[in-house]
Amino acid sequence: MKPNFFRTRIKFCGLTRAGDVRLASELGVDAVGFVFSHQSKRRVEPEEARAMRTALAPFVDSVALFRNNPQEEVREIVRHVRPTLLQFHGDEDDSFCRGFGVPYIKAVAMGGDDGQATAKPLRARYPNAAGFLFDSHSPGGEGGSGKTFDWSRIPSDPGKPWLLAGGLTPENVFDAVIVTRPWGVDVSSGIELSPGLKDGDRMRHFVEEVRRADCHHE
Ligand SMILES: O=C(O)c1ccccc1N[C@@H]1O[C@H](COP(=O)(O)O)[C@@H](O)[C@H]1O
Repeated sequence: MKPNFFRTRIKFCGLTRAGDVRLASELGVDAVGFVFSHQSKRRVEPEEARAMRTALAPFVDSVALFRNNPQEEVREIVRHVRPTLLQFHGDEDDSFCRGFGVPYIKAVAMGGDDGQATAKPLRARYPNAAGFLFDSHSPGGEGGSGKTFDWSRIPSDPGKPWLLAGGLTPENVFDAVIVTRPWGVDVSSGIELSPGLKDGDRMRHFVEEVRRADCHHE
């Protein structure tokens, strides 16, 4: 059998405790996310995110997540927290997203009946994005809902690395990876005890299931 060297990237999002950041690093996740959306139950203050960042092991990315935050606030958080990647979930356009001197990924709303779900020229709209993240919220809605969406709506060739998000859990992530073969997966609710508080056993189980899918050959 041909060996498969591909490794699905894993991002844990909405962390609020340094202990969860440490465990995520030990489990070998690729990135952790800190949420700065004002409506989120997982929002952290820049000072808290900066402290958690120091708990990260080398080679683990820190991602700052925004949803229609004012430009000056994003700038200030970038200066203070020094994330390696930005993630935008709102109506931000390419010129806004690229204006902070840090690579960014753009979340694409896959919920609702809006046309954003079909393979519109995402590349043309976000030429400077490092990648896309397909999430279950409807356009204008808040993310981190724990809901899945119809994976068959993912554009067949987004042209950049892309992450699958929305309602992923240790119980469904094996199938999700096998069916969609994403560059990476992003999870928040599915590994939680309550918003912002992660469950160590579920974190570990999630990583195991992604690795099991990576080793699975049809
Ligand atoms: O986590 C949040 O509170 C959040 C708030 C605003 C925008 C996005 C948010 N989280 C992102 O939503 C997806 C899916 O989360 P879930 O696993 O369904 O809970 C993920 O990309 C989070 O980063």
